This record gives sequence, structure tokens and C-alpha cells, in this order.
Amino acid sequence: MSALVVSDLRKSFGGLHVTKGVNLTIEPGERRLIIGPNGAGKTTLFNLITGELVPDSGRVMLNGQDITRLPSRQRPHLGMARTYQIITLFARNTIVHNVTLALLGLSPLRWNPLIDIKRQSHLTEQARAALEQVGLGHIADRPLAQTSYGERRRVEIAMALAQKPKVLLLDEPFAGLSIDERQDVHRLLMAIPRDVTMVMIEHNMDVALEFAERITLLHFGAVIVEGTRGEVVADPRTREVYLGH
Ligand SMILES: Nc1ncnc2c1ncn2[C@@H]1O[C@H](COP(=O)(O)OP(=O)(O)OP(=O)(O)O)[C@@H](O)[C@H]1O
Repeated sequence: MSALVVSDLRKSFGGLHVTKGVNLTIEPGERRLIIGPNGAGKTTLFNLITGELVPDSGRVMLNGQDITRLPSRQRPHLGMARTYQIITLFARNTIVHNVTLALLGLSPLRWNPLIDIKRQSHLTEQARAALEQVGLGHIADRPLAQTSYGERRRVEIAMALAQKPKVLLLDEPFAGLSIDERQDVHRLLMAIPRDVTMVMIEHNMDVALEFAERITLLHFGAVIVEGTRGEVVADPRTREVYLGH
């Protein structure tokens, strides 16, 4: 059974057709890169898959289950996680506290106004384990404000990993990072075990090529090339979209 299947997905904003019948099949354990120039419709596709946007038509299946109309907040319980920008989180609180809060947000306990987060040791342990996994275990008790941009990106990935996802969606995880920070994030993503399927969206083709075995090129809301890394790079349509010749 495929990990994620998108069938004939369509979305318009007013008269603008932004997603024009996209099909994708992603196998368990796969690392898939979805590339495309600015405005190709990558973020929209990502939001349709995660449930932040509702498609006009088409279907999204996660591990064989139709989730097209399932609210996004329920998708983590079925094994889908995405990275979030954490800039708006609690900068004065510690890193581990922030990751624990992200986990609490998924838990039924979030409805309890009397909850004392410090007592939720199982959530804190899960948060610490995820921070270890991204190489931040040693600074888990540092305030979030005292972290570099690259470290914050790793905290974002830890928040998603703490949910123990089966399918992890990464929205431009290298954006805004220095070359060294990119290498760190790249190494960390490559070390994630194969029981996690990963789909990454990225507009800059060069920074993410090594990540994926298979690449999908999106242009004007449609898939125009798909194949192995070698096939997509060699395809004249890829050159045309990216290099204009
Ligand atoms: N909510 C919206 N309302 C109207 N138009 C939208 C909306 N969201 C996206 N669009 C338009 O849809 C098109 C695709 O946008 P999208 O952000 O999905 O592209 P992208 O490939 O992610 O681009 P980038 O690499 O620049 O992030 C753009 O023309 C954008 O202006």
C-alpha cells in the first residue's frame, strides 16, 4: 500500500487555477522532492495535502485511508506531520518546553485548563527524545530565544518527529540557512529512519537534490516531469523551467 496518494487534486482561487489535476503516488520509506519555480503551486499543494486548504475536487489518501475532508488537526493522529515555522512560539521558554507544548497540542489533555505541563513527564520525555534525534539534546533546557536560525529549524523538525509520524512533510527546510546550517539539516534528514516517508517541497533545485531518489517538477499547477533524480535533471523540460532554455 502506498504511503500517500494524491489523485486529480484541483484548487482555484477565484478564477485562478492553482492546482490543476495533480497526481502523486509516494511509496513507504520514499524521499520525494517536489520542486518548481516561484508560483508553481507547491505551497498550495502542500496545504491541500496537510488539510490547511480544502480541495475543489480530487482525493488524498494516507496509508490507504481517504483523508481528503479530514480536518488538518486530526491528521497527526493518522501519522501525518508537517514542519511549522516556530518563530511565533514562546521564545523565552526552553526548547524542550516548546516541543512539549507542540505535543500537548495533539493530546486530549489540551482541553484541560488545569493541566500542569511539568507533570506531563511522558510528553517531556518524548520531546527530549526528539531533540536528541536532531542533535539538540544538549541544549534542550536553553531558552528558544538563545538559539541560532539553524538550530530553530532543527527544533521545528524535532516538533514534527516527536509526533512519531509515518509521513513527514517538509516545507522548504533549507530556506534562509547558511551553507553549514544546510549541511547540518541535510545530514539530520538523511539520518531519519526509513519507517518515516518524507516529502519535501523546495523551490531551489540545487539545495535539495541529494535528498530525494524521486523528484516531481511542478509548473503552473501541474506535474510536468517526474522520475529519478537523474531523469528529472536530464529532462529538457526541467532545463526549460529552471534555465529558460
Ligand atoms: N489564498 C490565495 N488566494 C489567491 N491566490 C493564491 C492564494 N494562495 C496562492 N495563490 C496564488 O497561487 C499561485 C501559486 O502559489 P503557491 O504559493 O502555491 O506557489 P509556490 O510554488 O509555493 O511558490 P513559492 O516558491 O514562491 O512559495 C500564485 O500565483 C499565488 O499568488
